[in-house]
This record gives sequence, C-alpha cells and structure tokens, in this order.
Amino acid sequence: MIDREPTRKRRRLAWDVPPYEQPEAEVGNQVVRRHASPPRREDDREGHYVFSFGENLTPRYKILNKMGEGTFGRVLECWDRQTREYVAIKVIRSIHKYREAAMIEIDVLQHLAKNDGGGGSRCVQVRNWFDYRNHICIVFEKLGPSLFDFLKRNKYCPFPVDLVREFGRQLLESVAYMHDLRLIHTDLKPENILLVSSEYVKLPGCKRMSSDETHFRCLPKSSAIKLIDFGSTAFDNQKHSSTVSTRHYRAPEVVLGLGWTYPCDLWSVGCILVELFSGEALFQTHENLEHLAMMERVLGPLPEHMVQKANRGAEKYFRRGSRLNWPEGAISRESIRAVNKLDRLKNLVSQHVGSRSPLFDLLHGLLKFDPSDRLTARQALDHPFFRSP
Ligand SMILES: Nc1ncnc2c1ncn2[C@@H]1O[C@H](COP(=O)(O)OP(=O)(O)OP(=O)(O)O)[C@@H](O)[C@H]1O
Repeated sequence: MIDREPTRKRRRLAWDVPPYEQPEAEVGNQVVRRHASPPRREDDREGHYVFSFGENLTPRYKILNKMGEGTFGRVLECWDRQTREYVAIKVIRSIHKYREAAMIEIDVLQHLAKNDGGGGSRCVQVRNWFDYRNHICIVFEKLGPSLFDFLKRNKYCPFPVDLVREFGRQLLESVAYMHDLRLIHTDLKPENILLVSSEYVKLPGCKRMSSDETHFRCLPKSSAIKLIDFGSTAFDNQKHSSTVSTRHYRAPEVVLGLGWTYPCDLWSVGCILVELFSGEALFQTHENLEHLAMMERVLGPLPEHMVQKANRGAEKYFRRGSRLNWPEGAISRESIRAVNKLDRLKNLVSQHVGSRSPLFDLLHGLLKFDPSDRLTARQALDHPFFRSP
C-alpha cells in the first residue's frame, strides 16, 4: 500500500541502538575497525540504500543477500556477528513518509512482541532496530519463502487442502492475536505470509502443469508460517486512511468507501484461502466496478443497504441507486469476459475440494458482504473445517 496515515512524531523506543557512525579511532574497538562500514554513498533515486554483498551494515551485520523488495525498502539477508545468526534486515528508503511509517511499524512490532510471552503469536519476531545513514533498519528473525513464492514456483499449482487447513488455522490465529490487541493488519496477502523454514520436498506434479514440463512440484516440509509486514497495520482507536489493502484482497466496504475495521482482515483471509486451494487469486482486477462485478458474480448481489451508503466516489458504479452498472459500465469486452469466467463460490469450492467440504461454509462466512455479518477470527477458528482430519 502506498497511501499512508498522516505522519506523526513518535518517541524513540527503548530497544533502539545507536548507529555506528563514530570515527573508528574514537571507538577504539577491534571489531568495529575490522568490520567498518563502507564510505558513505549517495542513495539511489528512489531513496534506497546502495550496498554491495559482503559489505557491513554497521560493524555488527554483514550483508549476504537480497531477500525481497517492497514499497518501503529492501530486505537484506545478513549475518549478525553478535548473536551469530542469520537475520533479515528491512532497510527503509530514506524518504520522510516511509521513515515515519517505519516508526509506526516498529511501534506495532513492539506491541506484538510485548504481549507474546510464549512466542506463539505467529507474527515475525523483531530483534532490533536502528537508524543508519538516514535509513531506518529493522532486524527480523530470518524466515523462508512466502506462500506466493511457493505458488509461483509451482506454476500456480494449488496447495493440497490439508495444507490449506494448516495455513488457514495459523493465519487466523495470528489475526485473532492481533485483533485481541486492537490491531488491524489491513494488508493480508500470500506475499505477507512466510514459511518459517525454506525446506521442501519434491513430489509428482499436478495436472495443471502442461505435459512438456517436468511433472514435479515442491511442497514445504513444514507447514509453520508467520505473518510479516506490519507497515500498514492500524491501531483500532486511530484515524484510518479510507483505502487500505492490496487490491485483490480488498473488502467491499473499502471499495465502496463505507469505512472499515477488523472485518476487512477476515475478507482478505477468505480471498487468500481460495487462492491457496485454487492456485489463482480470486479477484484478479485493478478497477473498482470490475471488482464489484466479480464479487457479485461469485457471491451474489451486494446488499442494498451497503449500496445506499456508498460514498460519492462509488455512486457512479450503480444505476437507479441500487443495481450495479454492469456490464453496461464495463471498460472493455475483456473485462466482461474476465467477470463471466468466474464461477459461484460453491462451484469453485466443489471443483477443487469436493462438494461436501465444510470449507465452503467457512468461506461463505468469511466472504460476507456486510462486515457485521462476517465471521470474526475466533469464530472462524471454531469452524468445523478446522476440526476435520
Ligand atoms: N523476516 C523475513 N525473512 C525472510 N524474508 C523476508 C522477511 N521479511 C520480509 N522478507 C521478504 O522481503 C519482502 C518485502 O518485505 P515487506 O513486505 O515487509 O516489505 P514492504 O516494503 O513493507 O512491502 P509492501 O510493498 O508489500 O508493503 C517480503 O515479501 C519477503 O519476500
């Protein structure tokens, strides 16, 4: 998400460590001298920190690899000389709004860690943070690939339903934990769910792979996952920006500008579960009217009371005040075709996991249009789907 909350000043947190910017002679420490940082360089045009592999990020961390990149900055695999472990360091761009957002992320991470005595929250653990050459650096435990990386590597071959159940349970546990702390993630998506381990097994491939390809697919050895990216997380009691979430996982109340709270995370969980058992994002769209048409195609008509309350920006998607202006308002034939290609939720579930699976009922509860009818994370965890073998 690019749109962020208005910025605000935050106190420095207790676990900050001072940046290693002192001249070497003054520090007088062997380790610092031996592992000195490279000379200061200009950031690139986007405000990213410029680095080479093998260099030091402060004398404590050695940069080994780039693990990912996002709106906020880059995530580097580093060796922590002090704790002697591999870590993932998110190096934030040196741009004011991203620095401010990173401070909020640190605040959220601290809040999550403080309440997680047993380490069972399934949210990534933060080790440290510091401000280095105008880049806020957040040090995390190193995790494995994301569920999206896995789907992609398997050419979007779906996960087996037993694995989807394991992922779903853990994901809902982490969301329930956050909601209990009055935090709303707002950017749940397969990219932000990481496997704890990178180990995998190779198994015979799925039908979806074309015949000329090697019939193998990878499955994680362990189903343990953790949630990352708290850069868009909102405290329940603070002012919210009106648009949140990455498009495909965005709840209808957000699209319609009705305001949002905890249930927007549960809508995202519903979309994620469909993607995991089908291999494809449920609502592959980049535009509001098409998005609403897709939702109606899969889930039936939007409730009239939500349409009536739609904000000014969303009014134009409806005719005579209530009916979606579709297909008349479509921007292209391809768009109409993309919507028509979608099936009802029941058929989608039957096609992939069978018609008697309790998964349909769970999704039906997570993908309720009206946020007040949607299952909460704790209610979803109680669903029979999670009691099946
Ligand atoms: N602890 C970690 N261990 C391993 N890889 C990680 C870790 N944290 C992040 N990554 C990798 O870095 C990528 C970017 O991280 P993250 O989503 O936190 O950045 P972001 O700038 O907030 O992204 P976005 O643009 O989605 O908001 C992730 O998709 C993941 O591949």
